[in-house]
Amino acid sequence: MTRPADVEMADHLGADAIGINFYPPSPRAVSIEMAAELADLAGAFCTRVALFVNPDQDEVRRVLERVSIDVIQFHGDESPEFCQGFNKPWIKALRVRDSASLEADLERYRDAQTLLLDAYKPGQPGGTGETFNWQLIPERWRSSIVLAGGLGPANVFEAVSTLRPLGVDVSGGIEAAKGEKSPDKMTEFVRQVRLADAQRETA
Ligand SMILES: O=C(O)c1ccccc1N[C@@H]1O[C@H](COP(=O)(O)O)[C@@H](O)[C@H]1O
Repeated sequence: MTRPADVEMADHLGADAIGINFYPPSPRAVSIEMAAELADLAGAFCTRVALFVNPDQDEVRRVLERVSIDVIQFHGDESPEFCQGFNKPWIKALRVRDSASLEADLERYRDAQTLLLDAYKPGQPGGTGETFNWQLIPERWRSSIVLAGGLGPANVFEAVSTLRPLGVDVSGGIEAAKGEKSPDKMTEFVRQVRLADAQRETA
């Protein structure tokens, strides 16, 4: 999220979480002042996630001092020990290349509160807008991961119906322009997730 109106919309739609991006090269990165404003707008039941890519410790601490953050999402090559060092719940994003490296990463980061699986694209740590082969996700992990990577209103129903993940994370797929969410796409995304969930409950 980069704009107050987008946070209000996400909250209104019942999103479980909003992401605030602290990776400067991203078109979605925000200043610390804007981050504080966005975090304060999220409702009581909306988790505020701070996204970093290979930050140094001071950078993370500066953000945590000034912005109301509930969970940290590490989207780079941070070690489990580094992720553990902030006295906050953390999500580790794993970029899926193949079964062997995914299995190794799932084991390596098993102390994360949540693991998020995203597409692998060389040179781009995330926000690629690309999907990956969901069949690579081991069955036993499917219900406990957050699925990301190229999700949008057109494929999230299939993703939720097929994998039954703990959650889904979307960035580019609900944008009108880089960094600006589309209210219509957000609404349709949430509707599709709810449809898939309703189907699960009646199955
Ligand atoms: O969104 C970004 O610009 C970004 C930059 C660097 C790391 C992660 C980033 N976003 C996260 O990437 C995934 C997938 O995004 P998309 O839906 O494929 O656009 C998601 O977790 C974003 O929060």
